[in-house]
Amino acid sequence: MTILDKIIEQKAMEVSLAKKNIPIEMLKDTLFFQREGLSLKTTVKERSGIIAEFKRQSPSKGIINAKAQPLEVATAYQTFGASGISVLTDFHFFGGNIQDILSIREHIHTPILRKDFMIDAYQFYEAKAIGADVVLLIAACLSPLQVSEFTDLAHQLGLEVLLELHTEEELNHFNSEVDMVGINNRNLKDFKVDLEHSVRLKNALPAGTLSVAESGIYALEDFKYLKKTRFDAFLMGEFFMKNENPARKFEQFANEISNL
Ligand SMILES: O=C(O)c1ccccc1NCC(=O)[C@H](O)[C@H](O)COP(=O)(O)O
Repeated sequence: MTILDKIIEQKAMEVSLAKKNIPIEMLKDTLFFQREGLSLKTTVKERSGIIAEFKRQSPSKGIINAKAQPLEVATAYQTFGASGISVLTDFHFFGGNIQDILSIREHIHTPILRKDFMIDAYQFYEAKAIGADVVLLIAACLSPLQVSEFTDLAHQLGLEVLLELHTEEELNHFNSEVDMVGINNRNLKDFKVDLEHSVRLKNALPAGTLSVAESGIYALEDFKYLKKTRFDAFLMGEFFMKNENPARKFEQFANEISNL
């Protein structure tokens, strides 16, 4: 069983419990009061292109930063030009929580990506109800039909969709309705990270697709290299979060790239 299989098994249990605690009809009743979604598609073009992540721990690295506070970090990400703020809401493997989004949403006017393992329609209503603007669909956990159906549902709810691919075979999960395609440099089965991976697969995407290089961007040189290969956006977590002060680290990095 791979780590991804374990994550999905755990997630299925959590979703079925969440449905009992807060029935979907109750979630739907709150949607009327939610703000209109913010567009990551727009902000990746207007700002740095960085989708900066709040990430406490991960299966590949263990604890990354147990002390950081979501609001302090998200505020710095926003102030210094992040195009989007990714928040891991998975508890079991990443130490996140939907509370992390609830605690920032009133203060943040930058698109918020709910980073989780989306396998059930219930999670899309939940994402909207907690104030997310974008959801991640991971091809490795879904069929092409599920990607298409979940994309429709997300759009009906005013959420944008970032589809994550890792292999060439997963290109059959692409459909022109998704808003952006992320290529994960990290193999979710064995955790190997290789930036060349995203560069190779990007060339196979249809022209005009908004592309996001994901994971393993650990240095200014990595960022410059991926920017040169014309990625529109860059999903970065550990590089900021492993610092004792992720807010300050992001500010420094934003200054460095502003001179490029
Ligand atoms: O990060 C992991 O170890 C991981 C393991 C299994 C599934 C997903 C995983 N990460 C989720 C992510 O997509 C990353 O947090 C994101 O791309 C940022 O990556 P990084 O900059 O390398 O922290």
